[in-house]
Amino acid sequence: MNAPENTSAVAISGLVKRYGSTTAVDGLDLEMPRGQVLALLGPNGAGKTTTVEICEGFRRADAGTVRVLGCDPVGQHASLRPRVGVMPQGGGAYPAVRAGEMLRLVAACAADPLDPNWLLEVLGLEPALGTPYKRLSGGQQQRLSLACALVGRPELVFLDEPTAGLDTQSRRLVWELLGALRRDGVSVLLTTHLIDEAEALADQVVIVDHGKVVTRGSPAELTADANASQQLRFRAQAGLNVQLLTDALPEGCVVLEGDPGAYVVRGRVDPQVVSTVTSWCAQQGVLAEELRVGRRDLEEVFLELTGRELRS
Ligand SMILES: Nc1ncnc2c1ncn2[C@@H]1O[C@H](COP(=O)(O)OP(=O)(O)OP(=O)(O)O)[C@@H](O)[C@H]1O
Repeated sequence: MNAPENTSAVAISGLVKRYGSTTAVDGLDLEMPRGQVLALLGPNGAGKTTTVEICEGFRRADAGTVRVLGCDPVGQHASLRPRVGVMPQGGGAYPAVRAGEMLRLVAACAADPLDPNWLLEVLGLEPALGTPYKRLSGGQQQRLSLACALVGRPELVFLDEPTAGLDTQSRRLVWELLGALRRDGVSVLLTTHLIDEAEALADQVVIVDHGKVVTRGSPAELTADANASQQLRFRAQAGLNVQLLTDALPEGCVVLEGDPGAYVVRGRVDPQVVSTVTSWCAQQGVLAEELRVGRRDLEEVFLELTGRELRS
């Protein structure tokens, strides 16, 4: 029996999953309204895939409740299957099946499928129609897997790192397709450790680390900062004395060196701050390059909250 239409696309409460002594998901709560794109953003090992696999009904939770379109993903798996599209990490298919055949096969199982030819065209897979799965490039396999997840016209799609390993052009194709899905009201839960992907696609970003939600909000909400809505970034020789530079700046400004030679000034950045930074660097005989004043990005939000880099 289907749950009422007004239920959330995904509702997770107190989710816990352990693998032996490893707690992969540690009391995670999440609410995803229908028609939204939600990105689970976190570094490797944060618990994203485990969370998604539990939502897909492929794994059982140790504790907590999960509802997908109002249904229990394990107990009501059969009724959810036609309503939910799944793109697992790494994909997979019978090695000899041809790309076009595979998509048509999956489409034939759906009551009201999308046109497979349209999907193949949109995802740039037409040249690979007759190619056996095992001979497709990694990027083609990835896009075919996405096409298979979408061809049944699902209400909700789970995409585990949908653009991992794709080149820039293919990534753009996937982003455009996901944008079209959103406009059509399809709910999308995706995992990623790519900041720009979360920023470009998601209505709501949930940052996870060590199996817990660290923070959540729209990309704009997460990157807004009541005290300092702007930051100054610049590059210069590595190892500058950031404490000395901080001392030269107005109170409330602090200078950090992230990657060697990549500096960020946090605080209220005004023209005086920019001028002080460049002249202080000049006094050290150092050229400050690539100066950029802008909002902080999600990577910095993550770094602030966890002390860790997102990319690993
Ligand atoms: N089948 C398994 N058996 C044992 N440990 C596992 C298993 N699957 C995941 N883990 C561990 O659980 C933790 C969370 O893994 P998970 O794959 O859910 O994270 P993730 O955020 O999806 O990472 P990635 O971005 O690398 O896919 C990690 O420490 C991982 O090593």
